[in-house]
Amino acid sequence: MDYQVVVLAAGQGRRMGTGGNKVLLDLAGDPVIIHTLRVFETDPSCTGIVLVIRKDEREQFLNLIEGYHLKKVRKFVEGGKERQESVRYGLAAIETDQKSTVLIHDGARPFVTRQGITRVAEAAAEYGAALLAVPVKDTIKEATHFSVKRTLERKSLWAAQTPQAFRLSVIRRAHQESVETHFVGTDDASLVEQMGVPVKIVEGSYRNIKLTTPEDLVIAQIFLEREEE
Ligand SMILES: Nc1ccn([C@@H]2O[C@H](COP(=O)(O)OP(=O)(O)OP(=O)(O)O)[C@@H](O)[C@H]2O)c(=O)n1
Ligand SMILES: C[C@](O)(CO)[C@H](O)COP(=O)(O)O
Repeated sequence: MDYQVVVLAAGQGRRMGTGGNKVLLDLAGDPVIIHTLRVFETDPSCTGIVLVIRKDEREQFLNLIEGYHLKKVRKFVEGGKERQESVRYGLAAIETDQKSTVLIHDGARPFVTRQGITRVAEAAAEYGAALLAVPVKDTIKEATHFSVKRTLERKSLWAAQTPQAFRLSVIRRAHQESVETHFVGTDDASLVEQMGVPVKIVEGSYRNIKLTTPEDLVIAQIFLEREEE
């Protein structure tokens, strides 16, 4: 199942607390974003990568992509203030037909696997919309002002990951409608859900973590050390 992918790398990395873009941090000798891009670069089903970056980091990313000889990074697109905007700008740069499959992936998730990518791409081709997710391990509470309002039934809860995969026409319409309705979601599947379009869950891996806070970098280092053993 061929696909194109929008890889998101235009964040500020505030929760990481290093004062810069966390996808440019070194991880076992290579920047986080290179670990992520390599998975798509080496996947024969990936026909092109749109990389969404910050304007002030364009030179840095251009040099990185050239230096690591990543040939599938076809376009560099300037991101927006929010993740959702960055996705919309990335989607606008996709030039395949409306029936094609497009994946949207956080550049801060370097441990995505080809198996997960293939499965979520196939699910999107069949159903129109799909995402990788893992069953929640903790009990989740809903609270306001630190007072518990309710405990959510854990057996029906999934932690959403990326890639999230869509028929291009579906996700483009979802983003267009979110602009018209001013709906802001924390992932792309939620925009499609807003349209009442069913979204399929594909069970992913707990290793597909999003590097968000400093602890995640420690975990990432351990993952890579174990791969070398
Ligand atoms: N305006 C934005 C915000 C986020 N992202 C990207 O979306 C992914 C997930 O976002 P997140 O983990 O929130 O990254 P940051 O926004 O950088 O982190 P923070 O919220 O801590 O600043 C990251 O790869 C990030 O680079 C993006 O392309 N454009
Ligand atoms: C898209 C996502 O990775 C799914 O879990 C997550 O919602 C991104 O959240 P962030 O705050 O933009 O990192």
